Amino acid sequence: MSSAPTKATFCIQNGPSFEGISFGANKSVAGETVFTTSLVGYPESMTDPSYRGQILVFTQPLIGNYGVPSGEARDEYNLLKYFESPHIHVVGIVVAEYAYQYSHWTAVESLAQWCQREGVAAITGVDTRELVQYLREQGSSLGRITLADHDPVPYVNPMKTNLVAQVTTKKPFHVSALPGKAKANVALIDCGVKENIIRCLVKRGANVTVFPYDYRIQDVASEFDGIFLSNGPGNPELCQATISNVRELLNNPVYDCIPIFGICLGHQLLALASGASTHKLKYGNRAHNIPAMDLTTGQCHITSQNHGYAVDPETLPKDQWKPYFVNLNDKSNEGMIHLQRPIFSTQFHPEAKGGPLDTAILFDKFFDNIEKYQLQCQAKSSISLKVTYSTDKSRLQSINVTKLAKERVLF
Ligand SMILES: NC(=O)CC[C@H](N)C(=O)O
Repeated sequence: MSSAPTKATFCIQNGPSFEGISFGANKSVAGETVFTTSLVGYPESMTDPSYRGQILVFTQPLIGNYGVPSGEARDEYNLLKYFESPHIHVVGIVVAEYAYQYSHWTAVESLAQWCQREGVAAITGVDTRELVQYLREQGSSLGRITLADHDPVPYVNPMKTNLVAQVTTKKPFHVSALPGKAKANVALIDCGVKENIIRCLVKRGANVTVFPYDYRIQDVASEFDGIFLSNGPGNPELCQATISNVRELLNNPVYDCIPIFGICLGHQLLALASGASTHKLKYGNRAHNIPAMDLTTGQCHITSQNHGYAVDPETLPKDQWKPYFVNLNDKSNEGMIHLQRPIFSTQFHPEAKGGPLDTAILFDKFFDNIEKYQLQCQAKSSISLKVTYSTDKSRLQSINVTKLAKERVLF
C-alpha cells in the first residue's frame, strides 16, 4: 500500500462496533448485515442481485486471495462468464483479513480495486467470529461502515423497499440456445436473476426470453413451453406485481399443464401466489453446504443458499401442494411440488455457481416436464402449435424483445 491505511468502523445498530481498516471505496454505507459461511465465490456472491442493499460478512477469514476475474468476459451464450450480474449488489463487505496479495489465472484486478471502482465499502481487521456469534444470537441486524473523518450515515433497512424493481431488467431480452440445439421456448421472470440460472436453461436447449418482474406473463404464456421464476432480493411480500400475475396464471385453466419452476425468491412468490405465507428467518441461510432432504426419496443433498425469508409449509393449500425438500439444519421449508400440475420450486439454488451441483438435475426435471407439455400440445389438434425455435422466426415475434443479453439494464 502506498498511502497510510484509512481507518474504518463497523457498527451494528444497538450492538457492538468493530475497528478496522478500509480497503474499499471512500464511502460510508448502511444496510442489513448478513453473513455467509461459503469458503469461495466472493465475486459470484457480491454480484448476486439477491444481496442488494446488504452488508455481507464473510466467515471465511481470508478474503481476496484470488483477486477478481473479468466482468467483461462472456461465454458462448453472451452471458457473463464469471459474474452473476454486471455489478456488485452488496453495499459493503466485512472481512477478518483482506489478502492484499492475490494470485489467480483469471484475476484482472484486486478485490480492493474492484470495490473502489464499484463504490462498495469494505473493511478488514474485524473479528468476524465475534460478529457472527452476535448475529446468530440477535438475528440479522442493521449495520453501517463508517470511514475515519466521515459522518456516519443513518441506518437503513433495505427490506422495506421493493428491491426487485431496482434489479429487474427494464425490458424483455432474449438469450438463445446454440444454433441447432434449441428445443424449447422458456419465459423467465427476472426478479434479479443470476446469469448462471439463464446458462443452466440455455445450455439444456432453451431459448430464454427474460421479462421484467411485473410483466403480465399470463398474457403471453401460450407462446412458451415453460415458465421460470427467478431468485431476487428483499421481502417476497413486497413483490406484489409478480405475485398477482403468477396467481392469475395458476388460476387460468388454460395453463393447467404448463411447466413452472421457481428458485429461491421464485419459490416464495409461487407460494404466496398460491395463498401460503412466508416469514423472515432469524439470520437466514447463506452457505454452500446446507443439507436439504428430498421428501419424495429421503435423499439428502448438499445445497447452496442465500435467503433471509422462508415459506411456511403448513400454509400451503394441501389439496394442491406438498413440501418437496426440508432443511436438515433448521427444518425450514426448501421446496414444494404441485400435486396435479408440472410445477415445483426450491428455496436453495440448484444452479449454484461456486457449487455444489448435487441438485442441478432439477433443471433436467423441468425439461422433462417441458417435453411432456410439448407432446400434449402437439396432440391437441385444436391448439396445433407450429413449433419453430429459431430466434428470428419464433413464435415470439409479437413480444418486443431485445436480442442482446448485454442490453440488460440493472439500475
Ligand atoms: N436468493 C434469493 O432469491 C433470496 C430470496 C429472498 N430475497 C430472501 O432473502 O429470502
